[in-house]
This record gives sequence, structure tokens and C-alpha cells, in this order.
Amino acid sequence: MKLALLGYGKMGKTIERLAVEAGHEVVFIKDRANERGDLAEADVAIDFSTPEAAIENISRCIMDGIPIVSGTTGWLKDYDKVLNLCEERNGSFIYASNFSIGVNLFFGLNEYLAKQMSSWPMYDINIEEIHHTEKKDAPSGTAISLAEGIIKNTAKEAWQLDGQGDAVVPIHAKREEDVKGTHEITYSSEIDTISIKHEAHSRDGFAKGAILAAQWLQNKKGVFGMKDVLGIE
Ligand SMILES: NC(=O)c1ccc[n+]([C@@H]2O[C@H](COP(=O)([O-])OP(=O)(O)OC[C@H]3O[C@@H](n4cnc5c(N)ncnc54)[C@H](O)[C@@H]3O)[C@@H](O)[C@H]2O)c1
Ligand SMILES: O=C(O)C1=N[C@H](C(=O)O)CCC1
Repeated sequence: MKLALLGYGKMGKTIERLAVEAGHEVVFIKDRANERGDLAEADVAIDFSTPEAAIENISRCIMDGIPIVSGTTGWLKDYDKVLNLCEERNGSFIYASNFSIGVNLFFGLNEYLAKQMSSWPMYDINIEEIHHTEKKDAPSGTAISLAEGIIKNTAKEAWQLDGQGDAVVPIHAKREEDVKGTHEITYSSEIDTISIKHEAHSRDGFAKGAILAAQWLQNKKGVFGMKDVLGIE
């Protein structure tokens, strides 16, 4: 597969290393205003850039007819614009807040637990996410997906950073040196605590999942998520 990389930071470089190891070729790299190679040669593009840059990078690929996988977080206020553009241009697009297979299994576990716990209002829900200090957005995209999974299965109505109140899923975001990504959901009562946790040991899981999504997206049209790629509910 011939790949274009939009964003050549921690994730872009990890994807390049693993893609080349797996026999793929990187034919285009864009980082800020610097470009090398030819985007038109790519079978699929992968965007791990910044919240400000993602919409332009994704739109450019859709306009140029290149299937695009985006893992950039913090830009979802513009998600509907991308959906409309993708429909208009008959494009191919996948977004996931987290491409790791483990996290996508964890999303299912989170929804199952939320459904079980919804009958027991004495438990307070809390989401904590911890990431490295360079992270630009808070809360993490993954924490937002986890909160949405809880809202779908309980009487909670919204998530809020450091929020409070019966209808709110509070998310606490911590920033610590070199943490790749830790997410923990806790249900606590006076009597006991139940928690589930996912801890990434490296960025390789995110990168491998994004490469898998890129392979899956080749020759498909439409807007998809990681559940489609992995064939899970
Ligand atoms: N979905 C997932 O699985 C997942 C996993 C890890 C990170 N992320 C997200 O991916 C994004 C990138 O993460 P990172 O750790 O690689 O960050 P990073 O800061 O190391 O890299 C981002 C790169 O984007 C570049 N950039 C800035 N403007 C650009 C533009 N207009 N076009 C192209 N590149 C541009 C920056 O120069 C930088 O090199 C973040 O939003 C992060 O939250 C998602
Ligand atoms: O390092 C990051 O930045 C990460 N961002 C994603 C998020 O916001 O959920 C996924 C985990 C790593």
C-alpha cells in the first residue's frame, strides 16, 4: 500500500516505522507547511496532525479523491462538514478517537458495565484520563468516546471536564511526563469501588490500528469507524 502521512510528529513517525516494516511505502509526507512526495500517488492517507490542521488535511484528501484515515482529536466540532463533503464527493473516510484494538475492545466493556450499573444509582461514575504533557486537547478523544458510551447506556445526559451533578459524567484530565494514554472508569459507593482501566504501553497499538484501518478503507466508499474495521458491535 502507498501511504501519505499528514502530520509527522510522534504518531506520523511511529506509523512510518511500522508501515515500512510491514512492506508498505510512504509516498507523501506533510508536516505544517513542509511537503515532500506526491499526494496523488497515495492509495490512502493517514492524518495525525493537530486539532487546527485536521479539517484542512482531511478535506484536501477528500477533494483529491484519496481515502483518508484520521486519528487527530479535538476537531470534532467540524465533523458534520467532513460528513457532508464526503457525501458530496463520494469520498472515503474513517475517524477514530483511538485506533488501538485494545481500546476498541475496552469501549465494548465500558458500555456493558455502564448498562449493568445503570440500575444502581448509589454508585458515582468518574472517568480519569492521563496523557503526556505535550497533548494539546483535554479531555482526550478517547475519554469523550467512553463518556458517550456511558451516556448511551445510563440516565446520564452529558459529560463535562471536572463536572458535577447527577446527570453529568465527570472527566478528569491529568498531564504527566511521557504517559502514552491511560483511561480509567470508576464506579464508587460508600461500600465499594468497581473500576476498569486501559493503559497503553507505547504508541505502536494506535499506529498498527491506523495502518489496519487504511488497508481496510482502500476501495471502499463512505464514512466508517473502527467498529466497521474490526467487525465488532
Ligand atoms: N486516534 C488515535 O488512536 C490517536 C493516538 C495518538 C494520538 N492521537 C492524536 O493524533 C494527533 C497527533 O498526535 P501526535 O502525538 O503525533 O502529536 P505531535 O504533536 O507529535 O505531532 C503532530 C504533528 O502535526 C504537525 N502539524 C502541524 N500543523 C500541520 C499541518 N497543517 N499539516 C500537517 N501536519 C501538521 C506538527 O508539526 C507535528 O509534527 C493528536 O490530535 C492526538 O490526540 C490519536
Ligand atoms: O497522545 C495522544 O494525544 C493520544 N490521543 C488520543 C486521544 O485523545 O484519545 C488517543 C490516545 C493518545
